[in-house]
Amino acid sequence: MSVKVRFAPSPTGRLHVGNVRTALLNWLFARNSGGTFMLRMDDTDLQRSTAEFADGIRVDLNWLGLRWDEEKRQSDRTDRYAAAAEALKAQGRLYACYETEDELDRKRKRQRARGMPPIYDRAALKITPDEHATLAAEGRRPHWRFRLDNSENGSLTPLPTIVSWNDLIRGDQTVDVGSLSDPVVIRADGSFLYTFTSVIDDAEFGITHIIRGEDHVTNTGVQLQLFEALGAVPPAFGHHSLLVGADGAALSKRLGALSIESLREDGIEPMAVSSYTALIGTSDAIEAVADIDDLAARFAFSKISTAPARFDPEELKSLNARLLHATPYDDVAAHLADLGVGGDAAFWLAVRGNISVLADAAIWWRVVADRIDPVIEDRELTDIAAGLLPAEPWCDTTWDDWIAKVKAASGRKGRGLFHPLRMALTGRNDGPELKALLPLIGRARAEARLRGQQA
Ligand SMILES: Nc1ncnc2c1ncn2[C@@H]1O[C@H](COP(=O)(O)OP(=O)(O)OP(=O)(O)O)[C@@H](O)[C@H]1O
Repeated sequence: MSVKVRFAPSPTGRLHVGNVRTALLNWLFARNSGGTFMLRMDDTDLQRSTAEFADGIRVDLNWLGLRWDEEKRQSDRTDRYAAAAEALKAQGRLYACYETEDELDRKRKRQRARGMPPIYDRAALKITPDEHATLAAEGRRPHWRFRLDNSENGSLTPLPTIVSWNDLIRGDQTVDVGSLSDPVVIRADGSFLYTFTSVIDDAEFGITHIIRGEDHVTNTGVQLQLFEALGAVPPAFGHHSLLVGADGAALSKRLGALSIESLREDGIEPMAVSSYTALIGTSDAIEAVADIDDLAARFAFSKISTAPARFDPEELKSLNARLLHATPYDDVAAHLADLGVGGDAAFWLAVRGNISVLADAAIWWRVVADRIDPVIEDRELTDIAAGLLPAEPWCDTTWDDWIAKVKAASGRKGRGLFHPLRMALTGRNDGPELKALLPLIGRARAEARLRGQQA
């Protein structure tokens, strides 16, 4: 059976690094096993879902190079959910309830006061057909709960009932569905809830592996019972730990966590985001990987840790810099042109080790190709250096020959030699090797700068 996975975000905000970790683990696993990757927009929450956020999710996944083989939208599938609901109603697994939020709140408070767990008491199962008819005649609209299989011989009292599965990441897992309320799966306004729609989709789309955050572990206990009630074979499950922020709280769209959009605007490269989110929280070291297939080749469930992984923006920035330092010219040529950088491969090789984001290359392009204000710290030295500049064309030995002559003529050495030359030639305290910059600056401009002229 070939692998089919899905990434199922709710289009209620922009993707953050935590969401991307989930998307990527699914994508890498599919890639690694020759499987299919589905994008599923979980847009049943009509109040919070928007087409703009769905577009934003597609833009972010595309930017990361995570193409999907199929896309589905839950809002297109209400007929399927309604049909599944009818089948479960016929089996007595969905039942109508009429309590208001306030009533449910009061019930829970009473249970807590008596030292009991706040589990729904299934009072609605005691409503007689006549009472149902009266409620319907009054125009009361029910919400519907899924009756968990956790009691014996028709009794309404839940008993400890262990649902278990062998998690691809966490190993043997158990959820006691005897300690849970029967979940509401259809709201009074007729809209369907995630626990329910997700199972119907996973069953009908033939999802073979569900890889998602551990925020869904308890859901899995309930969902395994839903698969069974629907007569579907459940997929395998793998729950990874959540990415947490500096405060230790899980990143979430609701909390406006660091978005992929903002990282892109800050100049972080897609492969830096992918390397970071694929390798964080695994037994592999976090390193800059340039090719996504290389990340796919490294994927293994056994490497994914169960401990929460802390997102560190500084580590991502440093990974981004390391990625750029090793990037060949051909991979950035088009982007450099977009940034107005006219430099060729020699320029790129000269500056790439000194940039943190690609846009920094434009700073060095201005230094070699535009006017700057030179800073003269040691006029005697820079005048000597200007006078000794050899005629062009320059070759590989020009720099060493020139420096040897300047050193001998000026008596300067070390920092006393190089720092004033750097300040005059670039106007900056530090930067790429002067040896590589000088030929890019060219003789005329170098001489003018060494003489303190704006050039
Ligand atoms: N902090 C996180 N770390 C890793 N995965 C996460 C994190 N938060 C959510 N996910 C995963 O992202 C997927 C999409 O989830 P969802 O769209 O509900 O995101 P969310 O950030 O939790 O949003 P919301 O705050 O709107 O609930 C799920 O599989 C979920 O497990």
